[in-house]
Amino acid sequence: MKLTIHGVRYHVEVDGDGPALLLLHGFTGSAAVWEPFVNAWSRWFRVIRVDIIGHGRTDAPKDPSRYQMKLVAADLEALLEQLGVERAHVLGYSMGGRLALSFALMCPHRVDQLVLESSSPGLKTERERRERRERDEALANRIEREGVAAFVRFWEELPLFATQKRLPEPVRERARAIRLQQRSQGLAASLRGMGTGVQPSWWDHLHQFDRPVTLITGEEDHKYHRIAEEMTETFPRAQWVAVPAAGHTIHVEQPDLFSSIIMDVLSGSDVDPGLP
Ligand SMILES: C=C(O[C@H]1C=C[C@H](C(=O)CCC(=O)O)[C@@H](C(=O)O)[C@@H]1O)C(=O)O
Repeated sequence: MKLTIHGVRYHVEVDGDGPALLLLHGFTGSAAVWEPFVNAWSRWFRVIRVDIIGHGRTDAPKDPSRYQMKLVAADLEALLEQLGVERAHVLGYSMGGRLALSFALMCPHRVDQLVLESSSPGLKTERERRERRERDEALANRIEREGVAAFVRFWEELPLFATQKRLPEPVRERARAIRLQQRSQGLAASLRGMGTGVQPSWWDHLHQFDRPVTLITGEEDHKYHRIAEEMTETFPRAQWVAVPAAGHTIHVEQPDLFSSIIMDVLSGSDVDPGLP
C-alpha cells in the first residue's frame, strides 16, 4: 500500500494480525529483505514493512534535508497512526536500526520492544561525525557519477560484508538484486541526509529509554560487536545476543537462528545470549 506521510509517499506492506511488528531495513535495502520471515512472523504479529525514504518504492526526494533522522522518525509515528497502530515492536537493521533507535527515543510511548541488529546510536564526537560526513559525501558523489550497479559492486566488497562471501550464490544474488533496485538519487540523498555522520548522537540518551531492548550482532562483526557491548552497558533494560558464524547481516547469514531469536525475544522468552 501507499501512505502519504508529510508529503512523502511511503510504500508499506502489512501482513497478519496481532501485536504490531515494525521492520526497518538497512541502507540499499527495502521491505523485500524481510520477505523470508513474513510467513512465520505474520502468524503471531501484524508485520509492517516500510520502504524507508529514498529506498524501494517510497519517494526519493532530491533534497537531503527531507531525510533528517528526526523527520523520518516523525514519519514513522504518523505512519503508525494512519495504520491505527498505537504501539509496536520495532526491529531495525543497520541504518534501519539507527532509525528505529531514533524513533524509540523520540516516541518511547509508541514502542513495546526495541530490537537493533548490527546498529549504532551514531558517532560521539563532532570530529568523527565530520569525517563520516566527508566519507559519505564522497560515496554519494560516487553513486551519482557511476550509478547504482557500479556502487553495489563496490559496496558488497566492503570488509564489513566479507562473511557473506561464504554464502550460497543464490542467497548473495537475492541480496544483490534488492540493492540493484535502488535509485541513485535516493541512496545519495539518504547518505547526505540520514547518514551516520549526519544524525544526532544518541549515546547520551540511551539511559532514558526504559523499554526492553535486544541488541543482536554477528560474532564476526567486530566493529558493531564493540558498539553493542557499550550500548548494553548504557541502556537500562538491554540484552545482547552475539550470533556465531555471522557478520553484519545476520538475517541473511543465519536466517533460521535470527528468526528464532526474534520470535523468542518478542514472545518474552529468555534468549540464551551465548546461544547453542
Ligand atoms: C560501512 C560502514 O557503515 C555502513 C554500513 C552499514 C550500514 C547499513 O545500513 C548497511 C546495510 C547493508 O548494506 O546491508 C550503513 C548505515 O548505517 O547507514 C553504514 O553507512 C561502516 O563501516 O560502519
